[in-house]
Order: sequence, then structure tokens, then C-alpha cells
Amino acid sequence: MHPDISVTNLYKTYASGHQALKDINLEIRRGEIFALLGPNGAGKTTLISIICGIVNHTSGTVLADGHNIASDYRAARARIGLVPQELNTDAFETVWDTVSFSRGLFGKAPNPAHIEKVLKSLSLWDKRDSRIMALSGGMKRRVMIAKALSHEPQILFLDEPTAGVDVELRRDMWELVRRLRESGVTIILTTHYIEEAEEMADRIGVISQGQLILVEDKHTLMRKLGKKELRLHLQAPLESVPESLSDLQLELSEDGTELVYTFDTSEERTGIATLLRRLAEQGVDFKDLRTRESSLEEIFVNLVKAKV
Ligand SMILES: Nc1ncnc2c1ncn2[C@@H]1O[C@H](COP(=O)(O)OP(=O)(O)OP(=O)(O)O)[C@@H](O)[C@H]1O
Repeated sequence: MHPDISVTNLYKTYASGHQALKDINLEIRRGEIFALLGPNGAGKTTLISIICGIVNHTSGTVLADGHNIASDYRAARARIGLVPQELNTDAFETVWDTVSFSRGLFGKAPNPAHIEKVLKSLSLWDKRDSRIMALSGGMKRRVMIAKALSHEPQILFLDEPTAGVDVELRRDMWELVRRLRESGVTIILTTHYIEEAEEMADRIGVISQGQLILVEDKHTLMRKLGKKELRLHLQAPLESVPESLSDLQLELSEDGTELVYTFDTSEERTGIATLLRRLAEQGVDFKDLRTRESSLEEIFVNLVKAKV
């Protein structure tokens, strides 16, 4: 089966001369949740907009479910639903009309049963006759998703789906996205919240300065790039790491009460046994110890920093 989205040697230079994307190659598999991460201005929205046919690319190929977004636009676009960053619905329309109208834009015959299903799945059924302007911010976001699903797309793009929403609504949105995936929809989301990617994504792509610097299964990424810390709470504070232990990956906390040992989770030997033996030899006693894994956030910050 071909991938749902296939991007090959994609470049984008805006009319201003700014090169926003450089040689992007990416495949999105059917039924996965793919999170695209990157700092402000990295090129996430540009990439999504090109795949969705809103922005023209300079060179390269984009296929949606096998259809070329440039030469076979209608077929490619019909496979895609896009939930943009900004809420752009007519405030005076009702929920039902807005969502039904969206379906018509894709040349699909009316299908009230489908619209009903979408509105019910998004807990919007009770609001179907309400005008958009009378809805809460969270409800408006749901309407945007309903619009994007109105023409039964196989692939759904969510650009910053939870920007500026409160924690509770964010959790609701995550739940919703998971349910959509369970129903067979492929999901690509951009986010600034690393926690969101950590929580939701099957795979993660990191884009920095227009280049896709990494695409990896989330768990593999966290295992490969993640570090673990062992923190030893000392019996007596130290002034500095003893000279005799300076060959180890040890740091002293600012107040001198904790020794922090960092090790690679992917390494076969962590060196912990050696560390503990040498501490005992040096008479460095500790009363407590704990380990901590780096979060995706720390991994991401290091990746993007390394690139700059
Ligand atoms: N229409 C345009 N003309 C010229 N430059 C543009 C245009 N749109 C975007 N850019 C530039 O292209 C780069 C990538 O922008 P893009 O919006 O894709 O980034 P992003 O990763 O989505 O950022 P954010 O996280 O802030 O939304 C930025 O430097 C931006 O200023």
C-alpha cells in the first residue's frame, strides 16, 4: 500500500527570496499520528500548506493517497482535511450550515447522515442550530474540525490544534484526535507543545530552518537521544567533585548536596556499578538516590540548539 502522503525533494522559496523549505523528504503512513515539531518560523505551516495545495511549491513532488497535488489537485485535495491555526468561519452561520457547506466545496453530494455523525462525534449535535458566534472558543475549534471532516477525508492536518486553549480542553482535543485515528483517519499535527507530541504521536518529525532534521518513531527517539540521570543525595555536602572521580560523568548540584551522573540509555553498560564502587572507595556516602529520564522537550531543545 502506498503511503498516505509522500513528499519528495520538496523546496519552497517565497517571492521575497526567503527559502522556507529545503529538500524535504517525508512519507506519512496510513493510520498514524505524525507530529511535526519545530521552532517559530521553521517551516511547519509552509509544509502543511503546500501538501494541502494552499501554497505552491518551488520544486519537488507531493502525493496525497497517490494523487499529485499539482497535476491532480482535486483528487489529492479531496483526500485531505485541514484544520488551520486560525478560526475562519462565518460567525452568523449555524453550525449545521457551516459544516454542510464545507462538504459542498469539495464537490461532494449532500450527506446529512455523515454530517450528523461528525457533529455527534464532536459533541456538537446539540449546537447544530446555534450560530458560530454564540459558541465558546473550544466549541468553535470543534466546528473547525467538523468542517475539515465534512467531506470524509482520509488524512487530517491539524495546525497547532491546542494553541491557546486551557489544559482541560487540550486533554479533550487529544482524546478526540485519538478517536479519529481509531476510526482510521491519518493525522498530521504541528505543535509547539512538546508534551502534546510526547502524549499523542506515533512518529515525530523535527523541522529546523526549513530542513527536516529528523523523522523517528517516538519511542525510538526517546530511547536513542534520551539520557538518564542518576541523582545521589549525599550524606554530607561537597565543595566540588573529588579530583579522583573527575574521569566520571559527574556534576555537583549548586548547593553541593547532590551528585548527578548522566548516562546514555542506549548504552549496554551504564557505568553505575563502577560509579557506586568508586564512591564507596572514596568514602562518599549518600542517603538516597533516584533516576530521571530526559523528556522529549529536553531532547528537542538539544536537537534544535545543535542545529543553530
Ligand atoms: N508568504 C510568505 N512570504 C515570505 N516569507 C514567508 C511567507 N510565509 C512564511 N514565510 C517565512 O517562511 C518561514 C517559515 O514560516 P512558517 O510559517 O512555515 O513557519 P512555522 O514553522 O509554521 O512557524 P510558526 O511556528 O511560527 O507557525 C518564516 O521565516 C516565515 O517568515
